[in-house]
Amino acid sequence: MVALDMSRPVAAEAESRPAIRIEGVCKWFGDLKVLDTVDAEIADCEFVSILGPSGCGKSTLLRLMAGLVPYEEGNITLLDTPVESPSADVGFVFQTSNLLPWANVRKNLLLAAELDRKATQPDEAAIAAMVETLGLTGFEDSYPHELSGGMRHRVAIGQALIRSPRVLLMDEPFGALDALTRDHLNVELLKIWQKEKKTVVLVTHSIAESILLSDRVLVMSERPGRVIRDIRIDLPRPRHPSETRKDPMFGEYAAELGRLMGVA
Ligand SMILES: Nc1ncnc2c1ncn2[C@@H]1O[C@H](COP(=O)(O)OP(=O)(O)OP(=O)(O)O)[C@@H](O)[C@H]1O
Repeated sequence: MVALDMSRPVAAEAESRPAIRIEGVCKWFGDLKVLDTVDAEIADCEFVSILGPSGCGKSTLLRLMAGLVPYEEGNITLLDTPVESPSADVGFVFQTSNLLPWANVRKNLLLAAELDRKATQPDEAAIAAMVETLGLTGFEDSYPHELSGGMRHRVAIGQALIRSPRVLLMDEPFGALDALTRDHLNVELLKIWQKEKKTVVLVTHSIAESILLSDRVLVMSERPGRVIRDIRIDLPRPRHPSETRKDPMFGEYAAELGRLMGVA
């Protein structure tokens, strides 16, 4: 039996300056209270997943961090600046990839960059480098309907990364994919994270995915959502699905998270 340090308090002090600080955030949609006094800190370059029951407010919390949705109470700061509107420092990856069907991979990446008028626009070399990072070399001229589901998701991640955001917020980006493709994209995502040194916050329903990818997993309660546990994942890196799942600690984390989620 491996002894896990599960006693970490919520919003424990991060090792370095937090990239994102969430303090006492409450959110209502009309009369529906969705978030209740959410506290969390996410350090620079940390990979944090958010797990919680369906409808507990995970996506809402992510949208709040991105400045896409206003909140009524509390404070969210991103790189020490209060979040009031969308910022060029944040890239957002949605549940479904919204690629432009009439544009090839290169053009989809370019157009995503152009949405941010303040940023330096990428040249051909920068686009080629991003295509390589995404593992899509040879598919620059392909249109979305010519790509697999996993490839489309990779382009969507590239659209978020091309503007060089400091923080990448991902809302269940791989939920609709089969298990093998998901494993593959998890590995690609870890490579990108290690290469690009971003802060990543991932909303997921998958306990295994959260353990495989994260430095920490924040577990939310039923709606109105609060962060009820903050679990540090002390598995060695680099991680790979088939190897990391064999680690006895992986099973320990999965059991603890399953218990918290009411599925074990
Ligand atoms: N724009 C909105 N207007 C009104 N209610 C909303 C809006 N967005 C979300 N909600 C409600 O807020 C609650 C939380 O939704 P949210 O999508 O954040 O949950 P979630 O934890 O991400 O859910 P799931 O895991 O099922 O994706 C739900 O009850 C949802 O109906």
